[in-house]
Amino acid sequence: MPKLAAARYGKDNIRLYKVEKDEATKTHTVYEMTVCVLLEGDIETSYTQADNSVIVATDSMKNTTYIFAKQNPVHPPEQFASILGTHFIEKYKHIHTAHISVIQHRWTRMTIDGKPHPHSFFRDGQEKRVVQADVIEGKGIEIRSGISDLLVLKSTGSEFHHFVRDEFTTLPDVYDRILSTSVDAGWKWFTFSGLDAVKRDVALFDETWTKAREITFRLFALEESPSVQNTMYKMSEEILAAQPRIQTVDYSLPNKHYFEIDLSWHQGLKNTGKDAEVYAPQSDPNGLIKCTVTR
Ligand SMILES: O=c1[nH]c(=O)c2[nH]c(=O)[nH]c2[nH]1
Repeated sequence: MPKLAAARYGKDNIRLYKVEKDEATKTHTVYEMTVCVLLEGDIETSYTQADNSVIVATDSMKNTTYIFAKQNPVHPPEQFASILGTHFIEKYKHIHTAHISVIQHRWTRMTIDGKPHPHSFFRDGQEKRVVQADVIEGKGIEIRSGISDLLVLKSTGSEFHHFVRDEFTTLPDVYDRILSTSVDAGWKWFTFSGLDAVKRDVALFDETWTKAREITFRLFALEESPSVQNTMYKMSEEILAAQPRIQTVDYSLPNKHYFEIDLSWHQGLKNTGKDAEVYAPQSDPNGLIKCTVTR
């Protein structure tokens, strides 16, 4: 006899933009985000018996997201996700968990003639600020904040040697290589008891995002990296030390390879080892190194 083992449903890719207008200074601040709402609860009969009476339409979830964005601050995204998720479990008695994901896209203020422009912005990269908030009835709010798609490269200061060498190995030991990755990093907060607890700590979210980003940049740049594994572990350690309210830090880093090109076949041109200048960036395959570091 088949049985529904797990179920959640909702609206994905809810795109929204909000402008905050400071009338005194005539300065606008803009936010663009992509929201996903997924609900869980006593919804089994909608799957097993075509009982739509337990379904809050995904269209209504989209409407609710727009209305809540109008009536509440959308920044920081941790708070907005918590406000929205709490609404769903409080409004609908048969809904017990709301999973809210927010992806915040970058709009960075332009500088014109040396001055920040009041209403013009540009997209300075594909990096996103991400939040997953799970609002769970009787438990609280679990939040993972993070950074994704932050593309970085260093042209030296990275090594990789003394790894397993056997009959499957062709990679030579390398003492100076290019290191490039697209940073996907996250930090999980100790569970918040509810929306009031999230609101009390609201200042921590921007502060910790800034610190985590700064630590990622600083260690990436300054470390003589012996491996992606060790560098990401050190980043995680520093983020844990910087913010006591975090229980775990995770990184997922693709190793985007840049291959040397031997051009010696052309008039003895030297382009390998210490003479390497022109490389071939590889789109695939790539290494993929992940870790979660806890206290
Ligand atoms: O930093 C690295 N870690 C690895 O596990 C690995 N494997 C590999 O081929 N190159 C690298 N680089």
